[in-house]
Amino acid sequence: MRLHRNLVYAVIDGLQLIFNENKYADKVVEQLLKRDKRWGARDRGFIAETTYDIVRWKRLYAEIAEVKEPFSRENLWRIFAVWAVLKGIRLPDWPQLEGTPARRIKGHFDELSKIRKYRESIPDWLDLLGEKELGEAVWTKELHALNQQASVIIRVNTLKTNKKALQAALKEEAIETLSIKGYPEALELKERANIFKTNAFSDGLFEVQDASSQLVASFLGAEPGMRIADACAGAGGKSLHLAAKMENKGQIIALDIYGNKLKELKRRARRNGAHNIETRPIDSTKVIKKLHNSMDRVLIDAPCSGLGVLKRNPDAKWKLQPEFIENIKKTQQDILNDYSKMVKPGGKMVYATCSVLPSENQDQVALFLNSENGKDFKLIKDKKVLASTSGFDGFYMALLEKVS
Ligand SMILES: C[S@@+](CC[C@H](N)C(=O)[O-])C[C@H]1O[C@@H](n2cnc3c(N)ncnc32)[C@H](O)[C@@H]1O
Repeated sequence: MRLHRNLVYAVIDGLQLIFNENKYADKVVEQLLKRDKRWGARDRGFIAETTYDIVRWKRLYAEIAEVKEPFSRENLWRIFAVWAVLKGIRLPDWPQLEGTPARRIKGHFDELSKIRKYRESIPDWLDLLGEKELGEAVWTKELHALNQQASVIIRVNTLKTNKKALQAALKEEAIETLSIKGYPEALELKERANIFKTNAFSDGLFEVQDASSQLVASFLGAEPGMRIADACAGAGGKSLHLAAKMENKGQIIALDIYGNKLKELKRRARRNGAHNIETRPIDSTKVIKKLHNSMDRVLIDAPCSGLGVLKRNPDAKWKLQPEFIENIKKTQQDILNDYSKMVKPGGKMVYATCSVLPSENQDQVALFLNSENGKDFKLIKDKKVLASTSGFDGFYMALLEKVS
């Protein structure tokens, strides 16, 4: 691979914003890619993948480069040089890369690779937390899996098409896909591509949705004609799947505390041809009260640490704080307590997170079942999806039934 100056400058600028100014990697990359209209798919791929790679391996690379935060521009170049040397890329004779000690870098890498927190590039506190919650053997495997780049998975929108027809439509647009065993509506892209630019996407034939998250709608047992509340709907990834499972029959009430996310959900619903979703921002306790005891199904896709989706969001390793996880656990318990009241007697509820920590998952369910409101519920089953065993995102879901 030959390095191109403009592209590398873009990466360095991006890292400056992400590491030193605490900006979100996805937003930064989106902006960087708008910088030069002449950049083709390869150039854009280089910028996005290199930036994400360096974000993912920040601790390891910084240690090898012997630099500390906040990084100066010179530090960022040293980190970049580590990335390039470890990738086996021949360094051009640019002044910023002069005197890069390639052998020393490789030696350092071999030494640090013996220590998990460096090898897997993770803050001490998070490494300790993962080990405490999952045990050493499982955490070591899981962390390794969470550091692999995620493949692009889409969900066929069965309101508009079927898997075969979608595969053919995407092939027409030079995008090849593979079915995934055990995930009936999922397709995996053979190669990364900007699928948002395809006609198939504009026509609402699919949504990008990880395979693990595609398990939720069936787990909830969504069926045509039901009344379902999606209590933490966000921009609606799962509401849209529920609408497809329900064949647009019945009602979905999509709730969230952020109205702007629900606006995006509405846009997506129009594109998907999903007509049975009503959005309601939770701007007072009355919104939930009005729905007490009225829902066949309630989905709580709770806010969480996001530790199960580090593959797609490596930035979270550096942005997460221990206090955030403690606070979010309180929110999860409040949400379970308040929103479970929407389930009607005999109805069911799924509590789900994209975390792999038992303290956000099964422990929360156990705590709820022991609470005053939880006494009306029984646990039917739960599913702990690890990235290391599934190959997709880490995820948790528990199905509970309101017995009285
Ligand atoms: C895991 S995300 C939801 C993702 C979404 N269900 C999807 O499939 O695309 C969690 C959502 O919970 C919302 N949220 C946070 N606190 C909440 C609360 N107290 N009540 C309802 N929603 C909340 C967040 O705004 C966020 O959209």
